[in-house]
Amino acid sequence: MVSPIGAAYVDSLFGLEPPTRGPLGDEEYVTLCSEAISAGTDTSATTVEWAMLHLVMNQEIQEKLYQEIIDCVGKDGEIKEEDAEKMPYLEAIVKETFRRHPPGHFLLSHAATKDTELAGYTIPAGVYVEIYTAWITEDPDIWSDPSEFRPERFLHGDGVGVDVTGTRAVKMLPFGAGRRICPAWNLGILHINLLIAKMVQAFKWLPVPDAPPDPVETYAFTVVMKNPLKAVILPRVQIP
Ligand code: HEM
Repeated sequence: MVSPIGAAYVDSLFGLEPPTRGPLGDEEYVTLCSEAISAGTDTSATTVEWAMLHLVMNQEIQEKLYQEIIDCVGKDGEIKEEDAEKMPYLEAIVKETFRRHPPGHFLLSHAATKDTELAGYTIPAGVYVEIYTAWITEDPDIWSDPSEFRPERFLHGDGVGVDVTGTRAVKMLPFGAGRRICPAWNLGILHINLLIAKMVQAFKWLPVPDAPPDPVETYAFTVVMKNPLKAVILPRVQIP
């Protein structure tokens, strides 16, 4: 899809004139655009791949999601943004994916601008603070059976009421929290929801015979599958 003239992200930068200085320069346009691309593509793609791994390995979860999709839009209906918002099981699957596989195990480096007290620690001005997000979601004092992939926990379990932005309580931090939270967290979730819903509406995803998906992780820009996901995909129209 092509944006109408004037509606692209880069167009919104052309009109910017921060109060203390003039318009942005060419290098800043390039940096801001490449930052949005690099921060937004790997993170979302990794999340979709991990979610699909669990849907391939757990056919029951996939069928439950498929039922939710066809109850909402039918077998051939187009899934739009407002439909994805009416699918609580899809939301639970995506949240459980962020909990079990936060795309970045660390947030970006943060530094205190002045001497600060944080959770009983003194952070001197200028010192970097690194936040290991996976530690929070692996903690058995916060999550029951943390290594288990169980979307239902967000419908009636220890995930009820937990949000991904850490505003109510910090039980997961896939996008960070507070002032420097990912500025596109809701766009990222929307893309992931729509992609997964469309992929499951159109195809049934099955393990490759004798070669089930391998959930081993490795560190790249995000935490990815060491052996990329392979699956057999059957068009749903061919399934009686
Ligand atoms: C699954 C999707 C995504 C995840 C998990 C994610 C995660 C994150 C995290 C953890 C941070 C650092 C927050 C911190 O250090 O406190 C961040 C920052 C950022 N993200 Fe995302 N992100 C996602 C999608 C996107 C998308 C779609 C875009 C742009 C279109 C984007 C643009 C950015 C930018 C520009 C920053 C830096 C913000 C700053 O410097 O204050 N992200 N993201």
